[in-house]
Amino acid sequence: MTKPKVLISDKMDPNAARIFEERGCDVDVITGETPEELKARIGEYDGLAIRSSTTVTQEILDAATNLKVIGRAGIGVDNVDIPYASGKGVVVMNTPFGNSITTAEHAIAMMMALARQIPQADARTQKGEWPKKDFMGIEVTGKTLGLIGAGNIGSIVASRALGLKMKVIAFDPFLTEERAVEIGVEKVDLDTLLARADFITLHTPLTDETRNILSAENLAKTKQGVRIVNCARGGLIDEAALAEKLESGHVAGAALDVFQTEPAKESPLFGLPNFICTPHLGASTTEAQVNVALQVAEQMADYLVNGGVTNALNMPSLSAEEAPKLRPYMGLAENLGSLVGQLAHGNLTRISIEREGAAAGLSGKPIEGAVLAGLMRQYSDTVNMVNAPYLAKERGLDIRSIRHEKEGVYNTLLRVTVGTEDGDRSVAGTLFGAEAPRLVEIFGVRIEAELEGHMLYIVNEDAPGFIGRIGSLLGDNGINIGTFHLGRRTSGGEAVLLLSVDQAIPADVVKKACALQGVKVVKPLSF
Ligand SMILES: NC(=O)C1=CN([C@@H]2O[C@H](COP(=O)(O)OP(=O)(O)OC[C@H]3O[C@@H](n4cnc5c(N)ncnc54)[C@H](O)[C@@H]3O)[C@@H](O)[C@H]2O)C=CC1
Ligand SMILES: O=C(O)CCC(=O)C(=O)O
Repeated sequence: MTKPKVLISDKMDPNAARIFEERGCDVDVITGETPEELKARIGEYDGLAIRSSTTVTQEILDAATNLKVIGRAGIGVDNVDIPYASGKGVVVMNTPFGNSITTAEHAIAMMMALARQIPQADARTQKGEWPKKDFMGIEVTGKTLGLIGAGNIGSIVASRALGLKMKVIAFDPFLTEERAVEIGVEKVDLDTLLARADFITLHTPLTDETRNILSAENLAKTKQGVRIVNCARGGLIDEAALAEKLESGHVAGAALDVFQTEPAKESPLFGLPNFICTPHLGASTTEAQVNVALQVAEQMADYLVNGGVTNALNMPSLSAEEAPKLRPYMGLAENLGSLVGQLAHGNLTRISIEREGAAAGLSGKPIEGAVLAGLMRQYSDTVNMVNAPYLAKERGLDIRSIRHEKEGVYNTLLRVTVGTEDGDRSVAGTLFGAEAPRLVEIFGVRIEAELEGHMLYIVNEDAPGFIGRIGSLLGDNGINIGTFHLGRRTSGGEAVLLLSVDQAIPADVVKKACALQGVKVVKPLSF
């Protein structure tokens, strides 16, 4: 058998290459190439091991004709087009915990450096100025730290900050009261955090919900004299707005490890006296780099040599026998989880996953994993079908799997119900034939739709003329409708419209749809 061939395309601890070789792979380490060079080379490899410098685009994936697995030695996978990789059958893995302590420590180091202006004082002292009068710092003891995102890294930051005798508050829609108590933080909403925090640190993935979470509007809601640290992802803060707030003195200091565009060669923040930064060094310690290098090489070699799957973001762990029967249900389950995750807002406290008819005869765990992965992918890019149930339980979500062997209207059905602050919300789907998944119910309304690509969910008053109005709005904005699905609670009552469209719907079009007569809810969805 020919040996699988792996390319390590980013700077990685040498242990990775050693492990690949020991586990029966050929390995090349070629770093710093341009996208064109990588595109020309990638066709010969079965595995690609990366950190954050390589961006795996559709173009690279199209050229990667032999590629079977991409391994990210780290957490964030926003540099990999995962949906496209999934379409190409390429497994994407990450190492969800190997660098979390290190990154949390970097955030704490940045916070302390801000409090005492250490980089600025160091630079001037080394110039021979001895500027003792210019640097009056603040204590962190007794100050309030506001965490935006309290997952792995956020909760480690919390524990370190509590050790520094800070009061810690956190905004995270997936943080339960119980988990908040467990990690010693007070759960608050975003506006409360902005108003109360003396320091804000960010620890979320970059998603549609978190992009620009510190926008100009939200920065204006922060406390006078706040200090801000971002060691998560660049797009979380509006950098121009932050620069204005630093110049006006409203924000007393900011420390960034990550930038909207990396490598950051210029920025409105550069040169401001109360700004400090590092070049995406959050994960750069010997310990973390050994951890992630060993882990990624072990996981990738295991997959390439033995077919074992660990920490995959786009593939469930399945036995060879069950796999063909379960596969169509997995896609349906993940989409139903994703649908409730995208539509049911607020704090989710419980979820039930019901299998009815033929589905009751299948193993519940992979289906549960797929539903939870779909649900939690809205909140975390480290989630996969293996770790989703664990993460959900850790965050206090009450999970129930229920089997009903008796068939209902459909000979096979999956139903997902979440408990929210506004009551239970339920969606259900079936398989047409053996393979074709369909949504058949959404929040009590019967509807029949394929969940695929970009979609638009609308709840409106059931009255004549609405379909024409929404059709014209999308048409006028150059948005092509693929499929159109209607359902309603009662004639003249509430109607649901689910459209598939050929592109993501821009925010201004969503706003105009909200303003149409009779509209109650508009939500763009993606699957
Ligand atoms: N600077 C660096 O070198 C590194 C940066 N990172 C970044 O740190 C991020 C966090 O990592 P982990 O804590 O391990 O991930 P995690 O998945 O354990 O935690 C992320 C948390 O963000 C929360 N969240 C999601 N959407 C939110 C929203 N709209 N508002 C508030 N909270 C929200 C989630 O519920 C979750 O608790 C990663 O996604 C990665 O982008 C990670 C490692 C190194
Ligand atoms: O590999 C690195 O240096 C960056 C790590 C990172 O950003 C991540 O793990 O999300």
